[in-house]
Amino acid sequence: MESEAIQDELQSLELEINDVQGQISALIEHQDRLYERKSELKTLLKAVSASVTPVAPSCPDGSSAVENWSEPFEWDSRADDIRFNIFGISKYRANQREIVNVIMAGRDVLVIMAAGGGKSLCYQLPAILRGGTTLVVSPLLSLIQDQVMGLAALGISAYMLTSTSGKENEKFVYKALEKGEDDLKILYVTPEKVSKSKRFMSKLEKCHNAGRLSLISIDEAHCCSQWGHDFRPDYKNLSILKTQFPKVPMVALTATATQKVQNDLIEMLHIPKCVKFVSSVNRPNLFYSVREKSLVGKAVVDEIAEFIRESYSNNESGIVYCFSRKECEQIAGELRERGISADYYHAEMDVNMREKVHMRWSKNKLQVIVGTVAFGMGINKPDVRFVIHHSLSKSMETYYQESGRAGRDGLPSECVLFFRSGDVPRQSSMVFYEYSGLQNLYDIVRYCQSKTKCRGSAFFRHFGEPSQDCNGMCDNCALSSEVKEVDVSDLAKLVVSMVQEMQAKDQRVTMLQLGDKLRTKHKDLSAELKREEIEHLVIKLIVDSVLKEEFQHTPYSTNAYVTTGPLANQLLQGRKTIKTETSSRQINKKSKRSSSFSGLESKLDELRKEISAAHGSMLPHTVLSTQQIGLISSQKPDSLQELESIIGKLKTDKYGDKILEVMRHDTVSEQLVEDGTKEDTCKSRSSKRAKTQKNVVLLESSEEE
Ligand SMILES: Nc1ncnc2c1ncn2[C@@H]1O[C@H](COP(=O)(O)OP(=O)(O)OP(=O)(O)O)[C@@H](O)[C@H]1O
Ligand SMILES: [Mg+2]
Repeated sequence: MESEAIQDELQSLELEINDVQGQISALIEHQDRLYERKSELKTLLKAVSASVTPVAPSCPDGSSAVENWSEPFEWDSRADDIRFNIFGISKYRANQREIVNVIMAGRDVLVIMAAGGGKSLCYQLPAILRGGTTLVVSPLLSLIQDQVMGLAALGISAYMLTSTSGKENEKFVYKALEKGEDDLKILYVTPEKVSKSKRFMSKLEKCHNAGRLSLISIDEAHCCSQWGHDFRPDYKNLSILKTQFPKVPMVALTATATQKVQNDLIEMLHIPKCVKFVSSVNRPNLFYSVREKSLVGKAVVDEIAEFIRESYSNNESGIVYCFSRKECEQIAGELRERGISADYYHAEMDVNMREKVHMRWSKNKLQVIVGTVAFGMGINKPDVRFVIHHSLSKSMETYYQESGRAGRDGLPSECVLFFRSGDVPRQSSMVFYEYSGLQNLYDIVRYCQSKTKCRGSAFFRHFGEPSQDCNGMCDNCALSSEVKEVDVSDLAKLVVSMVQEMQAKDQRVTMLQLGDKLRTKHKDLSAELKREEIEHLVIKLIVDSVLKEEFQHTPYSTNAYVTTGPLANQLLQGRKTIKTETSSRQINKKSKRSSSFSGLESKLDELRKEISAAHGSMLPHTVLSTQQIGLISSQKPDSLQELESIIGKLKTDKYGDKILEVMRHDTVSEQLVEDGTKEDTCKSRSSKRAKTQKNVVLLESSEEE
């Protein structure tokens, strides 16, 4: 054999080996994903069969008992009284009553409940019911402040020990813990207090020894696990609480926890025998949609401003999430130029400034916060009506959390994501070094690119839950449109060949350059294909492993380049087809998915703002929740007694007179309007009559003539 022929064969073998290796790694990746899904499904199956067959745990005397936490308990009527007359909550939501019962029975509990599901009530109610002091560990100062303020407004003796609480406060709390003389129902601390302050732990021990430590609650418990998204090293040391106080019931609560995080939590907190309550991740009041994001920045802001003006003209609160600090500032400014009351929030701002913006928004004096992901865990506002993502999140999990800040009060709210393929490389160059970072990003890209799959089912799948119908609460299910699948394999081959050619010449290419080169080389295409269509295809090829992203650091940034992926040859050899979806969907810009205030509701909203302003630190929703406003205005109570049956005793005692005054005023003005209308109608009738008579007269006179 001649050397040239040998070289040729060698080269083609080399290529074939590369191809096979590519396929092997793609298959291995696929296999990993299948294994992961298999383990999720197995866990799911266990959970499903466990919920069908009641667990029979061992009792201390060795007998076994079926746990039914929904049955009547001796504390039921006292619990109902506190729920309604102190918290003003007319009925329990799913799992709340059962969780209260488990805690009252002295057992440990792990609660996984979606954002806004009502986790706080699950430990605050037993805290009052059990007597003694409840310790709550919470990760953020702002969360703690909100909770303490809210409880104080309900007349519950709640305190906090944090780096900012003053000496006097600390003295009071320590004395209350040690001597039990003063009333201290709920004490909030940050995890640092538990892990770093020996003084605090010794006082807590005294409280416990005197039999006054009644419950320990770990809020945002996912922070304990390094697999949880907000991992906090100090949370790791919380295991000391169960070791020191083994008989005190512990409740750990979080909004989202995968199976891995759940197991980790149980182990880290030393609560192996805990009763677990896992609620669905479903948020039935949230409407999810994805909109195509224009290449022109101003057009995107126009669309956002129009959306807010059209659907939320009553100053309803919202959040716009942006990718970068600079973008936040710019978009907040541009929204203001368009008449929207907006301000920005990001990590590089001065703490006081940030706090001020947050406070204005919490008090409904600012409609929209334009924030980076730094505007996160501390948000406790229940009446956020819309969350808009100006760029995509880095994973389904973060998107679920960020968008989930909408509608925590259970009322209809909207989550809109503006997607364009050009945003993907910006995110990928930030997440590529994280564990499964790219895989997680590509999952949310698939979510955005799909024009047919239910958005809700994407969340169920991600969190390993059986699928449920979203009841028309996403664009793909609700908005009728004609979606066509188009085979774009030929165009994809052109793209991949071009990448291959450049690679052969040792040239790197970004997605943007690739689009430009393709349009220059194939002039015939450039007339037909827009830049965003090519970008859409390139991203699809990346997500499908036909192309691949590679990263290179410069002193100022990390650049994402496009190279061939493991399935490139399959496509080039015609063993793989690529299809994209096109849709003729028209966004119904005027569609309104959340209710807005009626006349009376607006007046009650004004009233709660006035009371909140007069009390300084109290937030409007603590005075009256939006739900309570809705109930009052639909049931129109006209006595304190009737009002009490709607919002409970405490709020009626505090604000009842003012509420009834607003109601009376409203009835009077309604009456006036009605009378006015009647009068108008009469007037117009009589003037019509006069006109008619005039005509008649004229006619008559003409007849007479
Ligand atoms: N049973 C109920 N009926 C009506 N409203 C309720 C009920 N339980 C709680 N809420 C209200 O729902 C809102 C959210 O409750 P909460 O703050 O406890 O949610 P969460 O589960 O802790 O959410 P997150 O994960 O975001 O912290 C609050 O305004 C609360 O008053
Ligand atoms: Mg909470």
